[in-house]
Amino acid sequence: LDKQEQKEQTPLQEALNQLIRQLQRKDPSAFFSFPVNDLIAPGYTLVIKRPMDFSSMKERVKTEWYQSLVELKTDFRVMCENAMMYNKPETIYHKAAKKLLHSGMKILSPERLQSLKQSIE
Ligand SMILES: COc1ccc(C(=O)NC2CCC2)cc1-c1cc(C(C)=O)n2cccnc12
Repeated sequence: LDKQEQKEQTPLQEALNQLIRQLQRKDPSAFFSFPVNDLIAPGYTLVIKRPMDFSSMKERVKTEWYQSLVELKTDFRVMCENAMMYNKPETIYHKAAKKLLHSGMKILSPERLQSLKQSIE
């Protein structure tokens, strides 16, 4: 789309994309960049009822699915918890998810979201 047709980002969309960028920096192996599929993780779609990944979060920002900052936090937590459920504790994916959840909860802390919210209003 040329500049004219590109839709302007709302302040909420900008804030959400900024948060996703900060969160993705904590996933250097890009294990969470795209949906997990049954080829790389056998039986995944049978076990995990609510798949989530960063590309799906970005799609939700673009389509204005998210109506608030805290909804991103819910999806982020689901994404990490999925990985900690499907993958056994000794795997690189379980460990990466645990670490990502911990650092992500700081980025998405109530104080951080509150101050971001005020800057949007
Ligand atoms: C988008 O998902 C992925 C993308 C790339 C990789 C990957 O680079 N794996 C290589 C590191 C050892 C093989 C792994 C994954 C991956 C994420 C996950 C998650 C998040 O559960 N996963 C689980 C079992 C097997 N592979 C994965």
